Amino acid sequence: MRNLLLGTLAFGTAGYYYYNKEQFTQLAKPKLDYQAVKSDIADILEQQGWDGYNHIGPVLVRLGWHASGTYNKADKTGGSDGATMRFNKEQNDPANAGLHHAQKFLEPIKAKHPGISYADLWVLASYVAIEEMGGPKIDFTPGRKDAPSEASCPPNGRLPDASKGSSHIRDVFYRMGLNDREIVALIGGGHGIGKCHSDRSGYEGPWTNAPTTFTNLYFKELFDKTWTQKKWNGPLQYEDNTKKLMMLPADLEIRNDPEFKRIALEYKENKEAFFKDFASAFKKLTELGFKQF
Ligand code: HEM
Repeated sequence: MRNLLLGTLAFGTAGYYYYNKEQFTQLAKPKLDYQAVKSDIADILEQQGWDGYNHIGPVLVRLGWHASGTYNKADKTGGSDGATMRFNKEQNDPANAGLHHAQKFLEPIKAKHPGISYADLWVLASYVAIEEMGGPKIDFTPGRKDAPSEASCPPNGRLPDASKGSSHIRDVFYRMGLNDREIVALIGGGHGIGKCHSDRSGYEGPWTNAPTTFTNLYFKELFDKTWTQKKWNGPLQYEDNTKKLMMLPADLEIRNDPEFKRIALEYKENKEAFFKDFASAFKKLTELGFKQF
């Protein structure tokens, strides 16, 4: 009788658990407080000694972009889901030189909030960096998962080559499923902040005099300055008359290609349109390959 009673009790408890699994799981795994993660990211953006301007916002934006820009619409490989740049194969793609620094800066955030995937963390960090540097607020949709092994890495060589022209730029971005307007908004926003490093890409210098402020200054510099070939031992790049600012050959394509130019001139005159288009293009870019969609 006693055994029967115990058995009924155990069965009943298991049944109760089974039928209320959802609630139990929710109790066991509290919802991530994304607001807290965001504010912790904002707190680490200033890093003494980093890049001469003590701010890691630009390199975090580059991490979010390079994690996403490997997407291939045709076979749905690559993209931000998976955070495959954690693995040597993708980390060693020359295009990703220096991005291990960005990953490392985010480790304390991952340690404090272990429930967030690296894939979500990298994208969220790029959004926080953009917003904190004065750029548009981008709504974050979580749900990316981390790939278990290097086997999920996309092939290297999918990111754009700065020495090439507009047809290469279109090939790369069209492969992701992005259009001319999105290309111009993304490059203008991305290169309005940060700088090139000769020990990473081979190129050197910032595009604007405000590398930690998100603005449409890139377009103003591109059209209002005269860009001449820099005389040095490095790869072909261009400099302004102060010799302090730079443009990559790929940047000058935004001025030289008629369709890119038309869009870029619009963004030069209309900061609001640029911010709005950048925000939606960056959200789209960072959700490429996101299996939820
Ligand atoms: C044709 C397309 C593009 C090419 C060829 C290109 C190329 C480059 C190169 C060569 C660098 C220098 C890296 C270094 O030496 O540290 C760089 C930096 C950067 N790029 Fe791009 N890029 C492109 C598009 C984009 C896009 C779409 C974004 C983001 C929306 C972006 C964001 C950045 C940022 C933020 C940096 C500065 C990183 C730092 O300061 O550490 N780029 N890019």
